[in-house]
Amino acid sequence: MGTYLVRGGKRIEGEFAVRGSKNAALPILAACVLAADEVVLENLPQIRDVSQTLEILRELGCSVTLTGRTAVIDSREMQVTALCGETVRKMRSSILFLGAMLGRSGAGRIAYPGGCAIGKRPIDLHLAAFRRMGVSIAEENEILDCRAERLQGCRIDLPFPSVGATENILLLAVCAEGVTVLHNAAREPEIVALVRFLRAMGAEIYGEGTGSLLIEGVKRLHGAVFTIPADRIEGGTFLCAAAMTGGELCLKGLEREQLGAVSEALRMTGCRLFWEEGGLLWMRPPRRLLSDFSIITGPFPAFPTDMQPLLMALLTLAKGHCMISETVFEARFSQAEGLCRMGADIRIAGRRASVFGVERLFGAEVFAKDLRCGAALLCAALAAEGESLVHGAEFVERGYEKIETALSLLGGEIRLTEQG
Ligand SMILES: CC(=O)N[C@H]1[C@@H](OP(=O)(O)OP(=O)(O)OC[C@H]2O[C@@H](n3ccc(=O)[nH]c3=O)[C@H](O)[C@@H]2O)O[C@H](CO)[C@@H](O)[C@@H]1O
Ligand SMILES: C=C(OP(=O)(O)O)C(=O)O
Repeated sequence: MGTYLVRGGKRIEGEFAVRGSKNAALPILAACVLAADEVVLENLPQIRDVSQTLEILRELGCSVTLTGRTAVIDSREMQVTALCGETVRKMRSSILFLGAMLGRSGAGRIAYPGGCAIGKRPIDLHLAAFRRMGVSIAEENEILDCRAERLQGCRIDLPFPSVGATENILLLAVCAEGVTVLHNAAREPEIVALVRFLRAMGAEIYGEGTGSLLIEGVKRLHGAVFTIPADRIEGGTFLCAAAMTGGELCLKGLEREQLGAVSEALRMTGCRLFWEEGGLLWMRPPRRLLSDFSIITGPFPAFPTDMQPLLMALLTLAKGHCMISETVFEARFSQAEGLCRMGADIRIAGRRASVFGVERLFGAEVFAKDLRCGAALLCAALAAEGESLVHGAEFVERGYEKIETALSLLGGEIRLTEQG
């Protein structure tokens, strides 16, 4: 088990070029299965979830050549339409290969997806939409066996704007006969990225970034060259680390709209944010962070659930009280235990957490239980007095590229060890 050794008290400051987005890269990699020629993806983040997704593509028989951050993916020789091994069970986004396999060949067998333990995370919305589009689904021993004689475009109303269901529907609808109209679609920037990629491959899609998507099925999708956009959650994580340690940070690569609710929350804590031409964001924290507001997570453009653990870490040091309501996942406060071990005052009642700011945190031995929990504990450890051990680096590595190196370059004292 990998463990981060952190000596707190150093400012995180300087310039940071945000890497490619995990949640944009993963659906785009699944979509490569639909291309009739080679796809070139640039700016892929070097993270565990991307390596595992490339592994899935290889399992399917695609040719994958990775050089640094650029992957060349050729699915012309792909024959397999079954994914029942361990790799798919490790990641939530593996379920997107079901839509991709069905879109490509009208058949797909897949094990239930895994991913961070932050709630039940069913896939009922994905499957209900597939059925409406003509897919028959059988299930045995936790394996889904799906088939479609004919994929038919239709009207779909999602009861909740699920990111994954919207992506899966897109992957199927671009290959279906006729028009699909999706209401209450997710509006996240990662959906916009997927739509832009599919369009670069020849798909006909309208309305990305709004709650209604119109998709006209096409006969063939060709290859494309595409650059993965910057990761708004990685950017937000580094802003929190800097704000908590009193450092000024300049982020490169994000767009203002991607960070909307996160910038607002940081402003409420007293941080000053300035955008410059060319996607530069400057952040200057106050002497003492402030609280006394409430945050409710929700689908974009509301405050992103993936940033909630990070904001909670930041608020432990803010003067005042903040109520955080987590409306997206049922069990996403796992970071609170470790933060409290460091001296934070957090009280949880169901899906609400009250954070009462303290003057300082103290180094402690803590455990990352999931990806963002791990990142939140690292931020707290960087701001704490003394030394911390943060166990569970493998969770953090799912979604952050060499975070210890990036934070060290910005002034943090942090290294990764193998001690358990
Ligand atoms: C790889 C990826 O992009 N992951 C992101 C994606 O996850 P993911 O696509 O899993 O998130 P969803 O938007 O689908 O899930 C949101 C909520 O809807 C529920 N739900 C979802 C589908 C379904 O069929 N039935 C159902 O009940 C989930 O249990 C959850 O409570 O969006 C989440 C919400 O922004 C982010 O936290 C994840 O980082
Ligand atoms: C929950 C997350 O990821 P996943 O959906 O891949 O588990 C996340 O990125 O915070």
